[in-house]
Amino acid sequence: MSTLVLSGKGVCQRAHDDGRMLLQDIDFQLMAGARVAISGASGAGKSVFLRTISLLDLPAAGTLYRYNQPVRLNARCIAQHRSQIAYVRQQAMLIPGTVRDNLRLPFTLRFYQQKQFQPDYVQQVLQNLGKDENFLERDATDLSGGEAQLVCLLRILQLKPPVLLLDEPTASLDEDSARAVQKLVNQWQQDNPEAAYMWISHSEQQVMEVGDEIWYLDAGRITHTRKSAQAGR
Ligand SMILES: Nc1ncnc2c1ncn2[C@@H]1O[C@H](COP(=O)(O)OP(=O)(O)OP(=O)(O)O)[C@@H](O)[C@H]1O
Repeated sequence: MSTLVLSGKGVCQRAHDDGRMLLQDIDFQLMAGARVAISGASGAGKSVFLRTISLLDLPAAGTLYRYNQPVRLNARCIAQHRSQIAYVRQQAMLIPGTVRDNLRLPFTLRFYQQKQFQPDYVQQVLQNLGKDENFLERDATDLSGGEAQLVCLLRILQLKPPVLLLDEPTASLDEDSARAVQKLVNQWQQDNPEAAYMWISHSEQQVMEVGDEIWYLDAGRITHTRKSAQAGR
C-alpha cells in the first residue's frame, strides 16, 4: 500500500492586506510517488496553495501532516518542513558565480551540513540533459532562462526532497527548455520512485503529460480531481 507523504485538513489562507479568504477549507492527500498536475484559472489560488502547504506562508487555519504526523508551526519544524516539501518558483534565482557554486550552495547551509555535494551525480544528470562537462564551470549570469531553471531545479533535486512543488516552472521557457525541465523531473522521479510532485501549469498539454491526477482549483477550493489518461502507465 502506498504511503501518505503529505496531507492537509481544513487548510485556509487569508490575504495579508484585507483578510479575504484565499484558500477555503482545503482537504488533500498526496501519496508517495504521486504525479499531480494543478490546474485552474488565474487568481484561483494555485500559488497560494503551494506556498501554504510548503509553509512558505503559514496557513490561517487547518493542519498539515507529514507522514501522518501533524506539522508543528515552530521555527525548527517549519524549516524542516520546507526542506522536505520543496517549492520551486517560476523565475530561476541563482547567486553570482559558476553553476558549480550554485549547486554547492545548499551544502553551505547548516541544515544540509550532513549531506555532501555529489559532483558525479550532477555530472551524470547534466550529461543526460545533453550538457557537456564544462557546464559546471559556466558563469551563472551567462545561462539562458531554460538553463538557469535546470540549475535551480537540480540544486533542489540533488537534496532528494520527498515532495517537490513546482509553480509553473516552465511558464517563461521555450518549448525545448520546457521539455528539458520535464525530462529532468521525470528522471528524478524514476530514480526516486517514492518522491511525489505537484505541478502547476496553464498548458493543457503539459497538464496531461506531467499529471497522473489533475486537481482543479477555483476560488480557493479544490473543486474536483480526475485521473489523466497517463495514470497507471
Ligand atoms: N500575499 C498575498 N496577499 C494578498 N493577496 C494575495 C497574496 N498572494 C496572492 N494573493 C491573491 O490571492 C489570489 C490567488 O493568487 P494566486 O497567485 O495563488 O493565483 P494563481 O491561481 O496561482 O494565479 P496564476 O495562474 O495567475 O499564477 C489572487 O487574487 C492574488 O491577488
